Amino acid sequence: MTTEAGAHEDRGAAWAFSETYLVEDATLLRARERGVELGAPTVGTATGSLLQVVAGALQARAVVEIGTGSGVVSLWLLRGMAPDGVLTTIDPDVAHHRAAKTAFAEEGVEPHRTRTISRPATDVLPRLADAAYDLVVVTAEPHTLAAYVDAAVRLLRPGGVLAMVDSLLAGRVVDPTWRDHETAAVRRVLWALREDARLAPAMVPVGDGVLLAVRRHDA
Ligand SMILES: C[S@@+](CC[C@H](N)C(=O)[O-])C[C@H]1O[C@@H](n2cnc3c(N)ncnc32)[C@H](O)[C@@H]1O
Repeated sequence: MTTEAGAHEDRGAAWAFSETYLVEDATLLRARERGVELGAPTVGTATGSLLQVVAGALQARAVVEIGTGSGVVSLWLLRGMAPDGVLTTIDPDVAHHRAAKTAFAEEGVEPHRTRTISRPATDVLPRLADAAYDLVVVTAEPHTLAAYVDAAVRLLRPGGVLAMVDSLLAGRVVDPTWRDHETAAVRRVLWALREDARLAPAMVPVGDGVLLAVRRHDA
């Protein structure tokens, strides 16, 4: 697409720029390093800062995160949420929760603002209240997305937002030659979300793809 006389739009470079536009501070960097040591990959600043903006725009006070890891996404969410907001973050791996709690302490997050539940999300989500949450963020392994979407939509108040990171699998989803189980599973979720009358989705091409979907007021 030519935007000016002779100018040529390079979307790849724009995508790359979005990952360098913001630099992680020491707390985020240390949380990322712990995540690498634990084998819990995390998101870049483009995805993290987008989630912070969404949490801030919602003035989110009640947020659920599926897949705590070392707490990098948790930190971005807490920074965007209302000062008295509570993050409920779910991960069956207690070592990940130990690392995330270290990050929360370094950030100076007051203990009552985080609730870590060390169980599989499928055990926890049914126990959470309907329409009680402003934001549900899915960062667990992409092939498990389908298991969480219906539960996540039930948790959202009208106007609340579902956010799924890794929803383009770094481009695999849009490449038809990729037919593995995980890629096919993510594609199915994306198509289902697009047809879900309860949601108004948007695909944001930052990081490995972030799908945002707002819970409609009229459905
Ligand atoms: C990609 S990592 C999360 C990264 C983290 N949100 C971050 O960006 O800092 C995926 C996480 O999902 C967790 N996980 C795996 N199975 C899960 C399940 N059934 N319910 C919740 N979390 C799960 C893993 O233990 C891992 O910490």
